[in-house]
Amino acid sequence: MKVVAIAPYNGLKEVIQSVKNKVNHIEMDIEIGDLEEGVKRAKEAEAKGADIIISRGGTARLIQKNVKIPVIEIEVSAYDLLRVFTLIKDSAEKKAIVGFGNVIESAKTISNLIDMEISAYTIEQEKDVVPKLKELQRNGYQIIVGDTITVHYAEALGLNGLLLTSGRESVHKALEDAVKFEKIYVPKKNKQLLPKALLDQHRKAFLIIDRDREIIYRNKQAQYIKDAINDSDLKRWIHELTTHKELKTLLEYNDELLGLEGYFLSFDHSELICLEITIEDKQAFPPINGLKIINTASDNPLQTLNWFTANNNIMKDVIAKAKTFTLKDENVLIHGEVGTGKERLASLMHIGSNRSSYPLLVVDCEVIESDGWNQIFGDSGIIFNNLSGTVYLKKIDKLSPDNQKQLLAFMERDIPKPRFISSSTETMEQQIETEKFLYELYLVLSPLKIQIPPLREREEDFETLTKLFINKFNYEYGREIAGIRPAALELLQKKAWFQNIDELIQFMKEVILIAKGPFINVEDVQNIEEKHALKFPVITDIPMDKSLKEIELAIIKKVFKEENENHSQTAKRLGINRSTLWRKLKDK
Ligand SMILES: Nc1ncnc2c1ncn2[C@@H]1O[C@H](COP(=O)(O)OP(=O)(O)OP(=O)(O)O)[C@@H](O)[C@H]1O
Repeated sequence: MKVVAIAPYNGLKEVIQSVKNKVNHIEMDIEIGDLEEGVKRAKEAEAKGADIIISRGGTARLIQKNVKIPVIEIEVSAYDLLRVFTLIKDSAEKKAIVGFGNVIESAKTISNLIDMEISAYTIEQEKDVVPKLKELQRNGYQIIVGDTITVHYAEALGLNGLLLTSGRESVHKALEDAVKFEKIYVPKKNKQLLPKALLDQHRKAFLIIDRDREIIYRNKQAQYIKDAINDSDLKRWIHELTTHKELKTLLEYNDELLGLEGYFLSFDHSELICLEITIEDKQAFPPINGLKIINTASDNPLQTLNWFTANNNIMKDVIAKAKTFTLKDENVLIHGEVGTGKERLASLMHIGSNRSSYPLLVVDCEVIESDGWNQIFGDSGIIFNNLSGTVYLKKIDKLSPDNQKQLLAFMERDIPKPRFISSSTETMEQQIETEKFLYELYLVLSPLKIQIPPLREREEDFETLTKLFINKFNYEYGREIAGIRPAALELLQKKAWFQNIDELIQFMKEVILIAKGPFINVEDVQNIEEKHALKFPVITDIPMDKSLKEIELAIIKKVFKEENENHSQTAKRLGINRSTLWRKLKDK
């Protein structure tokens, strides 16, 4: 235990020093400081970890108001009174003692016993000292006995102040009180500090929030991530908890994903919210190739209305269908060529659903590797933090057989699940027929189906889409294109667009960057078409009616010839290594 004594006057320091060694088990520092100075010393001592302060009179009372640790007062003993009374007993001047509480009672008893005339006055508060002294002065009193404050004012008024000093007995008693106190107080204090130490050293971050979104407690770990939590997130989470009594979601921080769980706590007749954030697991959630987490939650209600418009009838039906599916909870399979807008549709369906306050996990089944897959769907994978959200399985037709089995096993578990929206570019029925895709998995993933038409079949939508992209690139590149000439639009409508909207976006970007006038005209479009034709030359002398192996060989031979039969250059251009090239040429 660390005891610090604050002596309001030097003499007391000396007494404490000499008594200290007589009291066993006490370790103590002694400082000098009267009133405000004493408070300053006490606060410093508290900050350095003192357990108990010992002081005296007005200084002790002032310290107790300013520190949270206990203050033991060196009381005025009968001996102290006797000593000072003995000193003034024979003086002819009118004497009074002014003090707090039972000092005055003891003073009366002792003055009676020694037959000394002294008036005794109790005061309740310090502000009463000066009026009382003035009154005594008016009544002819000249000697005033009291503590530091009283004596200080008495002297200021021109009276004789006599300080009630504390002798060895009083100091001894105070030190013994401190030792007794230690036995009760320190273990209790440590017990109280234990939960705090535990929470501060916990690897999880804890935040306690009241209903007004005021954070009333955060442990040490939570300090590190305080920037990751904003008021609108808090608002959303509290709303979630209030409606569903449960909250499990993901929090993005410094490109890491942290699992977040929320629950209610009852405390002192009110309900508080505890947010528990699993920081130590961030190693378990390193960036995963093929996984994208989109936090779609937003306070902006317009976001949910951002459905795109279409003039093409098939596309109109697609959008109408998607809108109805949005409100359902069954899984959806979207089929369409590359770049037709499947992901965009999936994210709109998520945003419009009542799962929108949770993230949309986008898993690219073509890119994801088995490690990454396990981190998402494994035993304590990321998926378990997003059971209330949506998972978009991009290119589900490209999912490896092993991962298909694992996904099916997950789907068959009797647990709450996120909503799955999947997309495919291949016809799934064909994939099942050729045993490339599990039929059972297909069934669970596709109770609802959407088929997006390719762009070339959406002639009516070109005008809107091109205008949309003109606007986008004007904004991005500071151009001032006002529109597209009908003949140029017609040219666009005739192209095959194998990469669909993705390709149109790229094309429009290039046209907008080269267009000279305010309107995109035919020459602008042709310019870009020619540029593309040069980049991707059409190989004319390829035997398209032959087998794939023969077509491949024809291409290899053509490139080989163009590269003057240089093996290295040919292999580099074809993106294969030299031994493969050599083998393929040898096999001919
Ligand atoms: N109606 C639309 N209006 C504007 N942009 C669109 C529209 N539909 C799709 N896009 C844009 O076209 C691009 C391709 O869309 P998206 O990525 O959704 O296609 P996808 O079919 O999922 O592609 P993939 O086959 O590669 O998975 C994106 O940049 C998307 O924002």
